[in-house]
Amino acid sequence: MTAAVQPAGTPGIAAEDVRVELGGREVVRGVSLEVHPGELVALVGPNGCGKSTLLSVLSGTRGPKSGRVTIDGRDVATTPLRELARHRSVVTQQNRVDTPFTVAEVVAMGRYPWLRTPRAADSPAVIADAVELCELADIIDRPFAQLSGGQQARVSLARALAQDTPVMMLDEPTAALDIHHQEQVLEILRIHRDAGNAVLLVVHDLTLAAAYADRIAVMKHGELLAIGSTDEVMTAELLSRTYDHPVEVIEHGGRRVILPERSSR
Ligand SMILES: Nc1ncnc2c1ncn2[C@@H]1O[C@H](COP(=O)(O)OP(=O)(O)OP(=O)(O)O)[C@@H](O)[C@H]1O
Repeated sequence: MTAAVQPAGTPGIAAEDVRVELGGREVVRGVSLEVHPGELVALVGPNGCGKSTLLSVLSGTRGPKSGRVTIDGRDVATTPLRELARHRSVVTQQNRVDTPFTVAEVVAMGRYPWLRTPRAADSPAVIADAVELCELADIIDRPFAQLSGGQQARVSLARALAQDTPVMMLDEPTAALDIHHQEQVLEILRIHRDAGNAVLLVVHDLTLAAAYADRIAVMKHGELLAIGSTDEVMTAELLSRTYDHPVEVIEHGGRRVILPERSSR
């Protein structure tokens, strides 16, 4: 087995024993994890296991019942929101709701945390890079609300890239995307990772996670069951136990492909 490399230094994201209670029920139960600069971590697990809730706490959107979260060394509980927004960007499913703005305006919103700072001067170049990476030139003047779900997802990613933060968190950024755009988004995240940023994404497609993530965190019933490299975590035994469904893991062209077992009818 190959152990995932653990870079030294201040983690991009660090969670210590995070617990979250919703509706009188503990839905995140003592999760500790770190995502380091230059690392892409995929968070996987069954529906309702607490992935989005955990992400909302890591991003500072929601406070935990107990535990501590730091972003780039800053405690999210005490860091003002605008400063936090200079250290982490977030792509949630809610980024895709109706807004009266055009694509260009939505992408430019990523620059708000940098207004009236020296880095405001970088905005045109940073926005241009994000638009090019996400292939938005053809739709740049269209109203955001009139785009398809897949197009909106790419615009939301471009907005987060324009924010130009060392930490990025994404909740199912590939959910509405076709195969080409799924690969495109993961390729963009890989480039972002290679530039030294910490990336955490929630994803349901286990084969996609295995192909792109440096490490994979597996949640079930609010707990972190495992965190490690693809070799360590993407095993038939662990995944079958996690999803309460028999899963087959096969090697294909040097990659790991995860398939649910099906009855042959
Ligand atoms: N506002 C809320 N009040 C009470 N319970 C909630 C609330 N929001 C979420 N939950 C519950 O918390 C648990 C975790 O939900 P969460 O959305 O974090 O799961 P998830 O792993 O992201 O699921 P999915 O893969 O379906 O998106 C679920 O049981 C859900 O029903």
